[in-house]
Amino acid sequence: MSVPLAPRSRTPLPEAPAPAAGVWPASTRVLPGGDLAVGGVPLAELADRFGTPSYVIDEDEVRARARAWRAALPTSDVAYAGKAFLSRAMIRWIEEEGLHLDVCSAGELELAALAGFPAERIVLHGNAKSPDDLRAALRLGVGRVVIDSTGEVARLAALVPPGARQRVLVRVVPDVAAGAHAAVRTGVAGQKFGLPLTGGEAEDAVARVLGQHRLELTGLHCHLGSQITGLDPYVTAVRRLVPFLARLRERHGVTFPELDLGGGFAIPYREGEPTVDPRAYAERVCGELVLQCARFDLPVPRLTVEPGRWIAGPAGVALYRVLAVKRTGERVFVAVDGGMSDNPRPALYGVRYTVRLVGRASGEAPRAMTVVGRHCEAGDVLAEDVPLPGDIRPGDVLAVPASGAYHVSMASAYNLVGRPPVAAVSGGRARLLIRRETLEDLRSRDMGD
Ligand SMILES: Cc1ncc(COP(=O)(O)O)c(C=O)c1O
Ligand SMILES: N[C@@H](CCCC[NH3+])C(=O)O
Repeated sequence: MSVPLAPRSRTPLPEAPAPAAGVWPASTRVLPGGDLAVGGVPLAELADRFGTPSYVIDEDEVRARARAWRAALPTSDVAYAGKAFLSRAMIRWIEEEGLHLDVCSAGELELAALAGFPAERIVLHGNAKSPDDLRAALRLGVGRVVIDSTGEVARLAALVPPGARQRVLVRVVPDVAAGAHAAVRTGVAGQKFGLPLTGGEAEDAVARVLGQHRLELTGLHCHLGSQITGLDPYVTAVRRLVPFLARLRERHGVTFPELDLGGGFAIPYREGEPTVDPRAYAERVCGELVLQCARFDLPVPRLTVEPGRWIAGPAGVALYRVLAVKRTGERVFVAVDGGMSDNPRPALYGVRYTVRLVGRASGEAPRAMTVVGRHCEAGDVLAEDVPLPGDIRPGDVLAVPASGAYHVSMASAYNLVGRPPVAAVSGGRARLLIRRETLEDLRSRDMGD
């Protein structure tokens, strides 16, 4: 059942609330008439031009966020985790801002090569790298391959051409539980990534790498998890990793020039939610690293961090058009033209988002509504109990901020809806980075027999 249109309000419209800082790109402005502009471009105009659902990414926000990490850690390497969002333009921005790049497949790696990203600044991850992944890494000359299992050591070494040496890190598990959801906690035992510090697996892998003359071990890697809201887990990891480095020196006579502590830095999806400040990270985590190295009389390794979400997330806004409004009992469902195919995160991790009507002002008081997608699952919910104006109606455009990470990169073709386009905005102009996946794209994969 559709909700009848609300009568037009005759009283002056109340001023639209300011978009919450940190949740929306810093360039976001409220326009007269109720729309929002991001990067100087009205969102409703973008919805008309590129269609819906679509994703908007603020180039200047991405660049500013990349610079924030670089400025906080001037003597470290900052590797953007491409799994959060990757396109050739994004790779170029990251390259121009002086970052490194973390990839986890031949696909991500080939895109980076196509965009001209220097291979030396690339680190390849993966708990199950295919022969194609490893061959692509060696062919393109990636800077580091992160060993994730003991068996991988000989497998990689066997592919390195005679006379060459591949630099590698060994991924270890410091047994630190951190991250917003069990599915993204990778710093603990009992999950698939890395090699536990306790129990001998990590040391065994280190010994195997040291025994391979075609591999050069430059250090350790660990990644605790994702959407980590505080710094304590990183400090604890350092307190466990440095004694392990001291043990490796004692038993194998080696010290390493590098240490990669991964990413995982939280962003706010709703007003008031916590984030991680790169300067605070530099002070506390780098401070702890210096302290622990001094304690064990070890040289301080060059640090790498791998922020993904923190750089891309707050730069992105998803745009949807309302297709139907339905009241059932006490609940109002607002159904839009996207859903779990472009944003599986609420279904996977129970994430709660901010939603805002754009393109027009409304004088109606807000009420709690549930924004749902168009897919064939009752769990296809984008945002539960979000305040939206009572006169919300089909044709309205809804904007969802903090959508720049792990939406487009995790999008699927469920129900053959087609993945949405991505447009970049900057300085009042918009351009298409990734076009919409068309029905023809989808149909052409079906061989017909
Ligand atoms: C090895 C590695 N590094 C970096 C990241 C980036 O994480 P985030 O986007 O939470 O910063 C991930 C994903 O969690 C990862 O697996
Ligand atoms: N995909 C997750 C994060 C996992 C990070 C990848 N290692 C998310 O959307 O929050």
